[in-house]
Amino acid sequence: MRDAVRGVAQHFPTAIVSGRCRDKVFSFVKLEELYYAGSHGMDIKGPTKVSNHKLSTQADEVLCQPATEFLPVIQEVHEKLTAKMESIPGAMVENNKFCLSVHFRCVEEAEWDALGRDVKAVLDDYPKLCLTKGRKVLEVRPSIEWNKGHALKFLLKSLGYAERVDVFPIYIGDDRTDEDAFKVLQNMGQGIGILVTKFPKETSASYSLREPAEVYSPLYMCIHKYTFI
Ligand SMILES: O=P(O)(O)OC[C@H]1O[C@H](O[C@H]2O[C@H](CO)[C@@H](O)[C@H](O)[C@H]2O)[C@H](O)[C@@H](O)[C@@H]1O
Repeated sequence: MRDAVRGVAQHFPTAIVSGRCRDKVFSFVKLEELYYAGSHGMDIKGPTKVSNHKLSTQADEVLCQPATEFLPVIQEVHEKLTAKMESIPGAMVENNKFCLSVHFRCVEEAEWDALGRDVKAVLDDYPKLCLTKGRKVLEVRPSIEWNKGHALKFLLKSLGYAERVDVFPIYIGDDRTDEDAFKVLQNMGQGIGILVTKFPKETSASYSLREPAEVYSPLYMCIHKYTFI
């Protein structure tokens, strides 16, 4: 998959948008020529390697961090949640820098309600944070108007593509939070969203694929169409 993404990035500006923290995503992907939007798009940085599509920024310059003021409070809540979750076997708190994930995939189902109540009890003292639910995970985020859709819009604008009708953005994702980005493309009436899902789901994406391995096809189509036109 890395080679395919590298191939796409040689021809088109390419970004990874994730709920995880940016550093962790980079440690998985290890491609310096990409844009990375971690923390559900609240931490965006451009390529660190010379690429055809790099914006004219200083090396290592962060492009967008709309939730910087929340860093101390997220840190504080991370400590409180980590302490609270110690009594629940299998619970895990992941620090995603501008947001936190409380994973309960490995927690006994009988404990899920209690875990939810404990997380909510901690958040009662932090009205500027909100709680969302993902796949066996509760996510704590700053209550700001910013999600993966905003990150996508930010990237398109920064690249000078916002008003262009000859640009065709493609966004691929498998998470509920990717719907915000699919909606952006749907509202723009431009480009396509591709949802990766084993089961039929309501979605704002235009297409779906059943599993991550199928993502190779659209990526190679991008590379080869570009090469052979
Ligand atoms: O935005 P994404 O890159 O799609 O990330 C969404 C969440 O991914 C991770 O959680 C997912 O994988 C876990 C196993 O590694 C699994 O237990 C969980 O159910 C999945 O949602 C990540 O740990 C979360 O922080 C991300 O929000």
